[in-house]
Amino acid sequence: MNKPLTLALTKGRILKETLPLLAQAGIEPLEDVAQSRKLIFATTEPGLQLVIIRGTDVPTYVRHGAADFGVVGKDILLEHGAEGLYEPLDLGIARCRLMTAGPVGWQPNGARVRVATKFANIARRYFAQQGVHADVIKLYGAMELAPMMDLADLIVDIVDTGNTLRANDMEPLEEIASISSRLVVNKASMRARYGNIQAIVDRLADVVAQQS
Ligand SMILES: Nc1ncnc2c1ncn2[C@@H]1O[C@H](COP(=O)(O)OP(=O)(O)OP(=O)(O)O)[C@@H](O)[C@H]1O
Ligand SMILES: O=P(O)(O)OC[C@H]1O[C@H](OP(=O)(O)OP(=O)(O)O)[C@H](O)[C@@H]1O
Repeated sequence: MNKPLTLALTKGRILKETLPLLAQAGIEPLEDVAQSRKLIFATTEPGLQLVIIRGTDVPTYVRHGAADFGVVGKDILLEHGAEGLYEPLDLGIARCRLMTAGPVGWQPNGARVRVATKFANIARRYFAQQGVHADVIKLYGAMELAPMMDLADLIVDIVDTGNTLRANDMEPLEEIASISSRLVVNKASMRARYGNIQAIVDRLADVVAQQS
């Protein structure tokens, strides 16, 4: 029997929006993923299994072929690179914007700017393109705290409603990228199992098209 096709899903907020899309495409896990500590789930689709992992790990699993395809935020692809991956479908879920933000009324003061972010590569590229000397400080969460504690002048972070920024006396400044979740496919898997993978991509594309 063929090795099962493996679809790697980003846990958390993306998973909550991915499961209904998959269900509409006729693909459902055989048990309640929210109630389980398991990491691998068989599905109603013969020969297709899901693995549920952190977003930052999805491109790694798919790039190495440990998963054939995956669902991940565009922010993660921009930050960690998308080499070895096809990106055939924008799923249109977990929409948000990647932005610079600063304390309300912030003005540049001098040639350099200190930027706190978990998107260090994106931030370095962005400020370099703008011709701004940025000292990028890598954080792993709660970026809004950094200007308040004078660790940084600005942040680069995800903005959706803007509530997190407002709650911390900050405002969005410039948009770096528009973000949504993408289907990514291992290039070798796409060649070796084209029929199986493309059939699922097509079903998901139909569901996405119905939603827009
Ligand atoms: N406020 C938001 N609104 C919409 N989409 C978002 C928002 N925040 C993050 N996202 C998207 O969802 C993805 C996962 O975000 P989530 O907050 O669930 O995980 P995280 O806490 O950033 O990641 P981890 O748990 O791996 O550290 C992000 O990569 C981004 O694409
Ligand atoms: O503009 P808003 O609607 O407030 O959304 C933006 C917030 O959402 C994300 O955090 P999340 O809620 O995922 O928490 P996290 O810090 O655990 O990533 C992001 O890091 C922002 O802090």
